[in-house]
Amino acid sequence: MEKKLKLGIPKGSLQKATIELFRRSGWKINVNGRSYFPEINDKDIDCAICRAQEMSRYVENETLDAGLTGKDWIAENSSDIHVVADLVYSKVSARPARWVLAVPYNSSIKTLEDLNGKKISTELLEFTKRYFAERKIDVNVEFSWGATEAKVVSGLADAIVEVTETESTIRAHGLKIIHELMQTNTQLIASHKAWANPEKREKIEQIAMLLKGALLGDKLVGLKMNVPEKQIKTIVALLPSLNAPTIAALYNSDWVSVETVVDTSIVRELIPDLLKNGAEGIIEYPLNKVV
Ligand SMILES: Nc1ncnc2c1ncn2[C@@H]1O[C@H](COP(=O)(O)OP(=O)(O)OP(=O)(O)O)[C@@H](O)[C@H]1O
Ligand SMILES: O=P(O)(O)OC[C@H]1O[C@H](OP(=O)(O)OP(=O)(O)O)[C@H](O)[C@@H]1O
Ligand SMILES: [Mg+2]
Repeated sequence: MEKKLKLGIPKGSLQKATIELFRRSGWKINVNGRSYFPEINDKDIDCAICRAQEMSRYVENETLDAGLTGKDWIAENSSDIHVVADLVYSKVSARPARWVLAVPYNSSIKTLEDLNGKKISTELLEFTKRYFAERKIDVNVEFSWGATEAKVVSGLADAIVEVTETESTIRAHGLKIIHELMQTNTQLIASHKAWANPEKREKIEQIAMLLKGALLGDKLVGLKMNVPEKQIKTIVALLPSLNAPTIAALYNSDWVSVETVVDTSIVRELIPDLLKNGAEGIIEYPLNKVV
């Protein structure tokens, strides 16, 4: 490539999961010491670590060509960027996170309308202001630098708008969720200029394809088994019909080998059913990528 792709890696909650996803996709990102410019084993990419909150602004103003950040912060900044791919992973899971409105368990606030004249504390200031203004609810939205759950416990605010993934922080503070404002997930974004540059776009598309492949590889497993020929119809009917399974003859035998890819979540129900219906020698194996 004539010019390297300037790629932003999010600092904070998404950093570890992002570097791990790149590793599984075939790129090693080496964060050494306090440097915000980690090494990457790709001569066409220059990496920079940048706060998730600020990423979309740096991509919009072309300081970075592309970057990974949450949909939430792109909305907060109202950034004019190109969304290349939704990559659904959070800090500890492969699920989206949610921005929710939470109040103390015994609060009299039950609906959004009950917030008229009340005070909300949040890090997602502009989005929250817009959200309530659109619904014509008159609230006082105050910026929080973090540890937001504590503010409603200590009476500094009547409610909070906060991000949650596992709900453990909300629960730990004796709060309850009364409304969900938005679901958010990580996105790969690019500046319009980088996206219009064929070389850069090709590199960004390569990154998107492999990151998506690695995420999908996490959700799926390979299954292989031997099946008596007379049972093959029953066994195939049990397999989810995402992809047609591969059926291969076994040498000198009236058994066949069946191979397929299935969702990890159904395996524990599926394997006993396959055994009951005559399958033998079932092996399950992980998949690095599914492209
Ligand atoms: N469990 C989670 N907790 C917080 N943010 C999460 C979580 N999972 C995913 N995210 C996403 O990570 C981004 C927030 O990361 P960011 O670095 O801006 O803040 P942070 O991790 O809260 O930083 P800090 O540790 O300084 O509070 C958002 O896009 C958010 O949606
Ligand atoms: O639903 P959970 O899985 O508990 O995760 C959500 C919590 O994690 C984040 O806090 P962070 O560690 O960023 O601290 P902060 O409040 O100081 O930003 C977020 O602000 C919530 O407090
Ligand atoms: Mg935080």
